[in-house]
Amino acid sequence: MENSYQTKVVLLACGSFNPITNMHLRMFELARDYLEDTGKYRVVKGIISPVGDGYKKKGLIEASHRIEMARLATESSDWVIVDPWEGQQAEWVETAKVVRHHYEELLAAEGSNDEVDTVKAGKKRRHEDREGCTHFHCVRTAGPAAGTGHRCRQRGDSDRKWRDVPQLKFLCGADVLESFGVPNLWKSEDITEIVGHYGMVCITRAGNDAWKVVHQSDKLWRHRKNIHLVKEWVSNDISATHLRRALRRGQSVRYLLPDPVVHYIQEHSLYSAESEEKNADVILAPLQKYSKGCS
Ligand SMILES: Nc1ncnc2c1ncn2[C@@H]1O[C@H](COP(=O)(O)OP(=O)(O)OP(=O)(O)O)[C@@H](O)[C@H]1O
Ligand SMILES: NC(=O)c1ccc[n+]([C@@H]2O[C@H](COP(=O)(O)O)[C@@H](O)[C@H]2O)c1
Ligand SMILES: [Zn+2]
Repeated sequence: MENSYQTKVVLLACGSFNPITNMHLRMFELARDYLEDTGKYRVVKGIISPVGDGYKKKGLIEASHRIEMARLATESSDWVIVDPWEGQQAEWVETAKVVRHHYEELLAAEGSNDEVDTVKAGKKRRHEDREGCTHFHCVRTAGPAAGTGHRCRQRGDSDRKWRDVPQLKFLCGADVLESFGVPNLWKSEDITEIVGHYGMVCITRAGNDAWKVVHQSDKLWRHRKNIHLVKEWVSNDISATHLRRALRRGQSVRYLLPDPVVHYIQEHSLYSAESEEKNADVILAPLQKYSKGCS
């Protein structure tokens, strides 16, 4: 039931989706149920953003295939879409930048009309007439919007003009939360921006103790009110790694991912011993970038 005090939320999941699995889709359903059960939120859209080829993860097949599989997988959903923007970039894009990009899209949609409330809006993306927003500066100590007067829905600004812009929250599994602590993988200010400014919804995953991760990190603990930890009671450890292994061995992967995706994989003969060797001797883009000390 709609309630004017509820905050609209858009969920954004970034990852390899190599290939997309049923668990990736379940993450969205679990997160929506959790947020809506609080009575405070109404989840209006979910966005899947497959990472670009520049990420250089071992076994990562071409973004065009991963995007298409995600598109096929979301065809049956009336609220989750796939957005190809990140996957189409020539270079790897830091996740904080991807989140910013999508928030700007929400603001642009709000600037033109309120179509953001529908999945159609995501499919019919706007690239013109952007209403510039420097909201991400407000997590920094200096910058044009650091002072007062900057209006930003993410900060809960109740101004009428901003009331209808949904909040954007980063959706991930507990392994991604845990990866925040891996040296040279994430920039500290990016974590602050994602968690402190936007907020995240994190789904538990076998082998990862999300509560412990938050407890043991001073930064995450400080932002704990912005981190929604969702317990998956029917634990389901489907992983894309497991699927790729089964596919290499000619085993069935049916019912672990949507049928149209299974057909697409067969049709294009994706995932072989050879594809698993892609990027085998290349360093993951963020590690390459941050261990050089450049950011
Ligand atoms: N079984 C799962 N439970 C909870 N979260 C999951 C699960 N599988 C994937 N995720 C989450 O989905 C997002 C995208 O994950 P990713 O594409 O890396 O899938 P993956 O199954 O972990 O793949 P890989 O095995 O190649 O690492 C991440 O936030 C990840 O934590
Ligand atoms: N510093 C960063 O912004 C950073 C570091 C590592 C992974 N990531 C993102 O997290 C996701 C992780 O995906 P995988 O679990 O498939 O490796 C990807 O979308 C990747 O771009 C971001
Ligand atoms: Zn993963």
